Amino acid sequence: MASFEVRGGQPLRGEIVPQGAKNEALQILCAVLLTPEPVTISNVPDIRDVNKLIELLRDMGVKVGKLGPDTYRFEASDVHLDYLDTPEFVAQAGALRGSVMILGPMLGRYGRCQLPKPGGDKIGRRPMDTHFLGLEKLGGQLTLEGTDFYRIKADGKLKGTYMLLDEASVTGTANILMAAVLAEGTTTIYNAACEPYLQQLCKMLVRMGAKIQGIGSNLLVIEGVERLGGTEHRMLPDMIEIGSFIGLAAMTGSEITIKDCQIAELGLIPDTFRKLGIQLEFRGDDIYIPAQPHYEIATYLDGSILTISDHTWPGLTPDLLSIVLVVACQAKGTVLIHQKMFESRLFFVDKLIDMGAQIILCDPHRATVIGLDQRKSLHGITMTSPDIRAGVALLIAALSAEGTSKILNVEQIDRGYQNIDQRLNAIGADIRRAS
Ligand SMILES: CC(=O)N[C@H]1[C@@H](OP(=O)(O)OP(=O)(O)OC[C@H]2O[C@@H](n3ccc(=O)[nH]c3=O)[C@H](O)[C@@H]2O)O[C@H](CO)[C@@H](O)[C@@H]1O
Ligand SMILES: C=C(OP(=O)(O)O)C(=O)O
Repeated sequence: MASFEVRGGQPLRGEIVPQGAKNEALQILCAVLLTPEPVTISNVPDIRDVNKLIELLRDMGVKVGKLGPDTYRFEASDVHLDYLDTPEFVAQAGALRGSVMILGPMLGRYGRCQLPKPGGDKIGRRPMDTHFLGLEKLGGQLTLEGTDFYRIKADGKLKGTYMLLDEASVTGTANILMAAVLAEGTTTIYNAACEPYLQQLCKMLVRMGAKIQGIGSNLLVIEGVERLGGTEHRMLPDMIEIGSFIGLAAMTGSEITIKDCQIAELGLIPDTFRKLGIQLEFRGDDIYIPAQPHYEIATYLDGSILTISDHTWPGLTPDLLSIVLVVACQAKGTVLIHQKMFESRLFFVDKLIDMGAQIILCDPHRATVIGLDQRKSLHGITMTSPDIRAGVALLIAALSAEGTSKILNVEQIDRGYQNIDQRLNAIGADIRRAS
């Protein structure tokens, strides 16, 4: 188990470039299975989950060429369907959440796929029902083996239809969309998720020859085509990493410029941090955060306590709430953090409380944070990273704290943040990795 030893209390200073988006990468990589022609993808983040998915595709027979540090060429002209029956496949696919998105493309192109329950963060129930309800509507027949192995197949081509999703599931929408682009006739997906990850996937599919209307909305209309061709695609910067750096700058009193953020794609993220009193300046496409000794949480107009909660896009992504929560620990004022989607994502606040933060965990979904206004520093402790975003929230807390902290299980952080220790050390952090 790798760990970080973090000496905190030092402000950071400088410029940082966000990596390509993790959750977009996982969708885009699965989409290469839809065509026998070459697909070139750039700004691919060098992170554990993405590297594992690339390895899985390679083992499935996809030809993978690395053209540059963040650019790959994929060619799925000879996919080995038999590989899906091997224990190696089961182990690989079960090790990350993103593997779930091979279902749609494989069903659409080859008429069958199978998958163990996917991995990913243990942050509460993560049902797959929406994926299969949608794929079944297109003609897929699902067989369950126990509760954690799924087989889906179709007799002949999938058939387009109307569907109203029970939840706007991000990976579920991606799966159904990737199956529908090769189905016969028109598929309408209402209550579709529309995160930038999905918008990017739609744009890529259109470049490959798919016919999709309603991109960016919750109503997608897809007219199936016979085949898709190759394309080139560049990943957006990771909006969760950008949010994490904004939070890091505020909590450590650092002056940081986050480069090339594609600000127009960030939705409510900048304004959410502004509600915590954090000053942000847009300089072209960079976000400049000045060193701020204090920041004050806004109240509602009537003076009542602010709530920050997650929502499906264009609401605030749940993946940033742990960061918002940790940053509030050193703000002036009080905020209620309400994590609506996942029920096990807030338990990490126990560690922040051990470090000296003032937090009341009201129930598994809600925590009230009473900010310390930098009157008292957090102090370093030894802690374990429970999930990717809580892990980074703890890293931010450790960088702001007096003394030394040790964070165990940083493989969780490595799932989604590229060389985070080296990149933060380059702007003045003191993080030592031990493996
Ligand atoms: C690899 C990947 O892309 N992972 C992301 C993806 O996971 P993933 O696609 O697995 O998450 P889903 O969108 O399916 O659902 C997330 C959770 O929210 C619940 N839910 C979802 C929609 C809804 O309208 N109401 C509702 O309650 C679901 O039951 C589930 O518990 O989207 C999540 C929600 O943005 C993010 O946290 C994950 O980082
Ligand atoms: C929950 C997350 O990832 P995953 O879906 O891969 O577990 C995340 O990126 O915050």
